[in-house]
Amino acid sequence: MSEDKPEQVKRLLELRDRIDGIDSDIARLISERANCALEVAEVKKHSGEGESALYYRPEREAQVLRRAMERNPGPLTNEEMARLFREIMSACLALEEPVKVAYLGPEGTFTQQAALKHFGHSAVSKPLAAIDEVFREVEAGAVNYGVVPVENSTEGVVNHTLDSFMTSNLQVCGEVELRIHQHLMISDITRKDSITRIYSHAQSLAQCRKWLDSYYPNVERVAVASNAEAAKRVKGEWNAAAIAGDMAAELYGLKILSEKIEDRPDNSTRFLIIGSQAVPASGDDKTSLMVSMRNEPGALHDLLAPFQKHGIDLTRVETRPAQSSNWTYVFFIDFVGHRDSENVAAALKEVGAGASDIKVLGSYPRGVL
Ligand SMILES: C=C(O[C@@H]1C=C(C(=O)O)C=C[C@H]1O)C(=O)O
Repeated sequence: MSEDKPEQVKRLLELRDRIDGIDSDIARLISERANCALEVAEVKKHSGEGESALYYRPEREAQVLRRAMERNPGPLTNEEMARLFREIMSACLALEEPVKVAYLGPEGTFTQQAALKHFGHSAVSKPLAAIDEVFREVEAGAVNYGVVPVENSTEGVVNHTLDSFMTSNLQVCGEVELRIHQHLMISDITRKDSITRIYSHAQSLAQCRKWLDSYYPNVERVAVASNAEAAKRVKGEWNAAAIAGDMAAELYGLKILSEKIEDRPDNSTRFLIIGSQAVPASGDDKTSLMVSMRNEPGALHDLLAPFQKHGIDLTRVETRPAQSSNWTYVFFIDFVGHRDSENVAAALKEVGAGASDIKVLGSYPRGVL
């Protein structure tokens, strides 16, 4: 029951009138923006590319989001402001043509959350069962892009993703980072004092290792294919719980027993957007590179020296065994800068001269959201 005094009632009505007026301005402006996007589509269609025209432009989207943050007058946070613009752009792009995205499923995984964060909710998304299936689906042209996890701040690199690049010609078109919160969840039929088994993906179990050691030291930890799969299993077992994220809890109607149980509060995962398009510079970009070096003294030094010489910031260096022969290695290197910029091009040329094989996996906008 409202107990507002007459002057409060009056003030409330005034404010709500103002909000109604602002909303109709926003609606008109969003429609105007959507019409502009439709015209952009026409221009793209007649640009010579015809039906294969690329409507989605990662570098342009990154610039729009960065600008939304830079000019944000508050009181909304920059992230909230960018998120709103993310959805407006997603809806505008869907008028041109909805972007089709495959992700490492099933529904309810963190990868799905990353896909929605990156492309917005108007994208058409398709869950696939394994990382190499996501690569294949994009290669076959059945979808425009794929989303796969590549590294976690607690558990390190996702080997399947790096290894897939060894046999694929796909490009990295973008990156997205997601804060990962893990929750312990149960179903209606779970007897919470009789839990003998906890299901989750191996990465998630590892991210909650200390918490599990303290609170469920004698409970069996069962690694399954995904967190969503873990959530699904708990629905039919009275003595089991699952560790998964919000989306899985919601999707499978589970109850969260303990929230945010990850050992490190800054636990986050980085995902890559893979596609077949080379992305132009956005003004703040990263490049991913795959290099094989001859197995000889000083190889690693020769590989890294050009980056230092040209003042390029490395953000990650990973080593994986080459698939071609035993005891030879492939390096995965991420650095700040776009392949088209002078210092990056010069460094790549020098690295290439000393390498037995070099492949630029892509230059792409640094993750904004
Ligand atoms: C409108 C365009 O196309 C798409 C939609 C965008 C938007 O709504 O701002 C931005 C980039 C593209 O993904 C464009 O290229 O400018």
